[in-house]
Amino acid sequence: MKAPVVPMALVVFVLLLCVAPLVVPPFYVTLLNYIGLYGLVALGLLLLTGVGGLTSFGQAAFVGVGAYTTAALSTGVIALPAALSWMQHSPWIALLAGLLLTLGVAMVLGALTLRLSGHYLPLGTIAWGLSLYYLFGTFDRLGGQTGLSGIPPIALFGHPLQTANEMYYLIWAFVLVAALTTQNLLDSRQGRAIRALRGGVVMAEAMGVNTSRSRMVIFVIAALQACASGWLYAHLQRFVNPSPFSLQYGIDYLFMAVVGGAGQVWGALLGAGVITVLKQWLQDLLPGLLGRTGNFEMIVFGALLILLLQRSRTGLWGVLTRWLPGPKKRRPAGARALSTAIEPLPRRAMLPRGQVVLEARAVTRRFGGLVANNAMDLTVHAGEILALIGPNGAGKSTMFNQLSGVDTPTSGQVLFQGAPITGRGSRAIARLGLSRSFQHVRLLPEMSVLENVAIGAHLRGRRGVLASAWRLDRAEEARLMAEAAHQVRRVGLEAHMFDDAGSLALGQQRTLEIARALASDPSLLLLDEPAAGLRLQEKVALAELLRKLRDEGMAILLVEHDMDFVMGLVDRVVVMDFGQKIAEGLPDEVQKNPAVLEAYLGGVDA
Ligand SMILES: Nc1ncnc2c1ncn2[C@@H]1O[C@H](COP(=O)(O)OP(=O)(O)OP(=O)(O)O)[C@@H](O)[C@H]1O
Repeated sequence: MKAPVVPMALVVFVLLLCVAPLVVPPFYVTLLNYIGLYGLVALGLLLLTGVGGLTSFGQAAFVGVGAYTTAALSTGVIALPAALSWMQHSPWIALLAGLLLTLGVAMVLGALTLRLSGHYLPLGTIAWGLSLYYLFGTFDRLGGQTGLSGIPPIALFGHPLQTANEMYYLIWAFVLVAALTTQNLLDSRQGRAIRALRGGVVMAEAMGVNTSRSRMVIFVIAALQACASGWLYAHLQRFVNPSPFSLQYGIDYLFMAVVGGAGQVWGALLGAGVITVLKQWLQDLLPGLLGRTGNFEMIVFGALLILLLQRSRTGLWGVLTRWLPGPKKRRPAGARALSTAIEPLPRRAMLPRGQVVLEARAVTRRFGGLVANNAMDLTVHAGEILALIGPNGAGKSTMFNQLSGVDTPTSGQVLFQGAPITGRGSRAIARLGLSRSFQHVRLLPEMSVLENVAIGAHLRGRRGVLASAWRLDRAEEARLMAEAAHQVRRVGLEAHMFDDAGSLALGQQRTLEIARALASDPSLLLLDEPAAGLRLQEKVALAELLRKLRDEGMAILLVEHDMDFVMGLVDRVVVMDFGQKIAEGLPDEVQKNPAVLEAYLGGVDA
C-alpha cells in the first residue's frame, strides 16, 4: 500500500508550531495556548455545525464538564470510595472519567435534542448549555461561583507540566490529533454519511445512511473534544470557576467555527486564531483610541463579524484559499488509488429474468381528504423497464415514495422479492436492493461528483468511525472510490469526476443521481424523471445505459413525462390519473388507449 501523502503546508505548519515557543515572548505562548484550547472546541463544531448542519450554542458546557471533572477528582474535593482511591489525584484518570461522563451526558442530551429540527435545535442547545452552566456554580463542593483552585499540573513521563511553555506542546498535540482525525473522518465513508446530512434526511436514508446515528456520532465527537479542551484548560489555569463555560463562550466557539470556514478543518483553527487574537488586540487598542474603558471590543468585534459573514459565506479559509496558489479543492484520499488496480466490491447476484422484484397491492395513500394513490396495483420484473406515466399531479411521485419507504401507505401492501416491506423505512429497503433517484435532485453541491456517487455505495462498506478517523479503512475506501468512479464513467460523467456536483447542468445532475443509485448495486432502480433537462444526445446515452442494465437483469421502474423517451425504451407502461391506474400494457397499446388519451388531453385542456 502507498504511504499517505503529507501535504507540504502541514509539515511547515507543524514545524512552525514546534519552534514557536522557543522564539516568541511568553505572552504569545499563552495566546497560542488559548488558540489551541478554543481550536479544539471549534474543530468539534466544524463537524457538528459546519459539516453536519446542526447548530449548537452549548459547547462551552461540555468544556465545563471536562474542566470540573478533573478539578473535582484531582483536587480530591469529591472523594472516591477507598477501593477507587488510586484514581484520585491523577489528571490522566480524571481525563478518562471526564470523557466517559461527557459521553453519557452527550448521549442523553443528544437523544433529547437532536430530534428537534429548524430553530428548535439551537434553542435546545441553549437550554441545556444554560442548565449545565448554572449547575457548575450551584454545588458548594465545586466551589460555587468562586470555583476550585489548587488543581495539580499534568505529569508527562513523571515530569509535571508547570508552565505555559510546557503545556503548549501537550495542547497542540491534542489539537493536531483532533484536526488530523477529523480530516480523515471527513475523507471516508463515515464522513460522507455525515456530510449527507446536509442533503436532507430523505436522500441520506434512501442511500442507506442511518441519519440518527450520524447526528449522534458528530454530537458526541464534538462534546468529547470540548471536554478534552476543558481538561487542558483546568490544568493550564490550575483553577476553574463557571464563567468560561457560559453561553457567551458557546456563542464565541460557534463564531470561530463559522468565521474560520464552515466545513473546513483548518478553517476552524484559523477561526479560533483570528477571533482570539482580534479580541485581544481590540481590547488593548480601543480604550487607548477612545480614551475610556469599556467593552468596546465586543461592539467592534460584532460589527466585523457581520461584515465578514456578509462578504464571505465560506469564511476566512475560503478567502485565504482563493488567494493562495495551488489546487483549490482537495481530492478525496481514496481517489488517489483510482489509477491502481483494485479488487472490485462484491456484486449482488441478479435475479432470474422475469421474476417479480417489486409488487404493490392495493396501495392507497391519503393526504387528509385527497387520495393521492388509490388502490394501486403494480408489478416490476427482473430484466424489465416499466414506466409509470400520467398527467401532472396524477400521484406518480407519491407512489414512488410508498414503494421506496420514504412514505407509508394508508392501506395496501408492498412486497420486495416476495417479502412485505410496507412501512419498513427507506434505509432498510435500500439494504434489500432498491435504489432511487429523486424528482427534485438531492445532491451535495459542494462535494465532488465522485464523492456524491460514493454516498450511494454506503451500504457496501463496513468500517466504522474510529477506523475511519485513524485511516484503518483505506483498503475499503479505495474499493468504494473505485466503484464510484466506475459508475461515474458508466453514466458518461468522467470528465466531471472531480468537479463540484453543484457546477453541473441540471440534466447532468440527474445523471449523477443515477450513478449514485447504481453505486449501491441495486436489483431494482426507481428513477423519477431521469430524462428531464437532458439534451438529445444525453437522452440517447441514458436510454442505452438503461437498456444495458435491463439486459443485465436489473428491474427498472421510471416516472417520466418525455413520451418519446419512454415509448422507445420501456417494456410496459402503467398509466395513472387522479391517483388511480387507468391503463397498463405495451407502449403501443397504451398510446392508443382512449382513457389514456382522454387523461392527457384533459390534462392539456386544464
Ligand atoms: N405530502 C403531501 N401532502 C399533501 N398532498 C400531497 C403530498 N404529496 C403529494 N400530495 C398531493 O398528491 C397529489 C399527487 O402528487 P404527486 O407529486 O404524487 O403527483 P405526480 O404524478 O408525481 O405529479 P408530477 O408529475 O407533477 O410530479 C397532488 O395533488 C399533490 O398535491
